[in-house]
Amino acid sequence: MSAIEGRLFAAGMPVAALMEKVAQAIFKRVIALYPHPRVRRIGVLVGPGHNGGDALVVARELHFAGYEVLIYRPLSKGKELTGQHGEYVASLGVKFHDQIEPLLDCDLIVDGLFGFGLERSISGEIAEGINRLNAQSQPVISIDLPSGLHTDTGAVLGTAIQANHTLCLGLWKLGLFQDQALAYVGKAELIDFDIPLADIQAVLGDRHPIHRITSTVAIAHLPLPRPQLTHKYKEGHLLAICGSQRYMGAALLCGLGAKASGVGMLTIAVPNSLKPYMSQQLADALVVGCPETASGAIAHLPDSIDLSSFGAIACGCGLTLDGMGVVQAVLESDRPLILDADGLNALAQLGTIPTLCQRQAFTLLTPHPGEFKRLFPPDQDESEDLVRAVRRASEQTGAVVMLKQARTAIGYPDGSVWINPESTPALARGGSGDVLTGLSSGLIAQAIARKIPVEPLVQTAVWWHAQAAISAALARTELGVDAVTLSEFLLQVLPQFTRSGN
Ligand SMILES: NC(=O)C1=CN([C@@H]2O[C@H](COP(=O)(O)OP(=O)(O)OC[C@H]3O[C@@H](n4cnc5c(N)ncnc54)[C@H](O)[C@@H]3O)[C@@H](O)[C@H]2O)[C@@H](O)CC1
Ligand SMILES: Nc1ncnc2c1ncn2[C@@H]1O[C@H](COP(=O)(O)OP(=O)(O)O)[C@@H](O)[C@H]1O
Ligand SMILES: [K+]
Repeated sequence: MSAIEGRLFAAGMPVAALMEKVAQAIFKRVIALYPHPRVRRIGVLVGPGHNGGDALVVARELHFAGYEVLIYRPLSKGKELTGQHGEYVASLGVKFHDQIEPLLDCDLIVDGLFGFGLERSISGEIAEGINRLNAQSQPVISIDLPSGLHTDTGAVLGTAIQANHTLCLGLWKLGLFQDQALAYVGKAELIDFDIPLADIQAVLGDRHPIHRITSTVAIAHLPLPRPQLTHKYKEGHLLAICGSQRYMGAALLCGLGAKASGVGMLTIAVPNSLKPYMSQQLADALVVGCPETASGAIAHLPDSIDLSSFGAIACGCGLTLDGMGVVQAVLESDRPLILDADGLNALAQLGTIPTLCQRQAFTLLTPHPGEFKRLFPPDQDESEDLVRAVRRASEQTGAVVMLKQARTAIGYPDGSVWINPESTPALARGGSGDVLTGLSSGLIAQAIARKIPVEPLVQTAVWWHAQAAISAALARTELGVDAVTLSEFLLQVLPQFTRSGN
């Protein structure tokens, strides 16, 4: 961002003019969110850099709009432009304080302490001020990012403002989408200030991009509408290898997720003793019983199964490590493969990178952070954030890596990363991941049958899963989204997004 900004200034855009433009846009958003006189007293936190400069311009406009404005400016020295704005705002009679206390009873706080220029941990009186403010209950709007967060990693440097709204300027800052920033960011919005595309490309062009998954992108890749002239095998044939006597439910949940994907044919391979249960629960799947180990895991696939007849294979939900033989068999096959849970644990034991480097076909790994660390032990660089780690994992293995967390990130072998910015903690519940594995695999099988690109369907699956959970949580609260319910909402939620329902 600072390199892009530098190009605008070098091209002749005056720094002060850009600050004015950006801050006017922030001001408009602040008064739309908190109109006068519903809100009367606004406290503005002003730092020494241009984040503070933005905040002072906003403070000036709020003053003229009739709000009572109080300023907290803990550091009197700062950048020249920020200092000039400070002088003018003070000349208007707005009161400046170097202590936070006078601002504590404001109706709203606007945070312009630090933006992307934060270069070391916040400590001392400023840290104490932020902590005092965080203990209060009034809403906080942060300019660019909550002061104290690292722009890229989202790490808290010392302490950080807990915002209700973050008005991110110009381009999305990666830190806002990292799990460790979630408790600080609140609702994030982008404030556009017309950065020329050529300048963005000049700076980011040869780097690997990071994208947000949007509804538009996710829907565009759904295998919809179906052609009139089709039949079940043309709409994908998925083999899901899952379950054990110990984890029967995982197999069912994977099956329910696959069923919701609309896949043409679903075959589920489970240990023999699970066959009656699965057949009863999932009338629309073809259930295949497999020879089982003494512990009730799949010992191997029956001879009747010909892997080459399936478009894609999902393997791992509820398998246990006793089912490791079957994981090895599917890894050696030439079929597109989705590995989850014990499929991933088995892969880690076999050696993640050498094993995957042998594979030619598409592979998707869907680890949660614990499984991810087993698959890809952290390297020396302990500061590496999970978004960068997911990119490295995908580049090293050639697999697509879906790191499941509060804000799931998908790494692709070309270095691009897609982050799902909207989800709900209602998903923090056993079985949510099994449903997602089934859903992703069913979509992938359909893409393969249709001969459309497979990779984007991983984004679609993550988005669909999260939207179903959001919709289920609205209907039933965050406590009401068990995995079976989630799979039912997968079936219900799409028509809200696709106008025609097909
Ligand atoms: N120049 C402009 O007109 C524009 C400004 N923008 C704003 O400018 C911000 C970036 O401005 P700056 O580069 O000035 O950076 P910041 O305003 O984020 O802060 C940098 C200042 O804080 C000091 N500092 C850093 N860490 C500190 C710490 N831990 N304790 C105490 N002081 C510390 C630095 O010495 C420097 O003076 C963006 O976040 C954004 O808000 C952008 O919106 C784009 C347009
Ligand atoms: N706090 C959260 N916010 C949003 N999604 C979450 C949160 N916690 C977990 N999830 C999602 O729930 C799912 C959990 O999957 P996983 O850990 O594999 O569980 P299980 O194996 O029990 O199904 C993932 O899709 C993950 O992204
Ligand atoms: K800020």
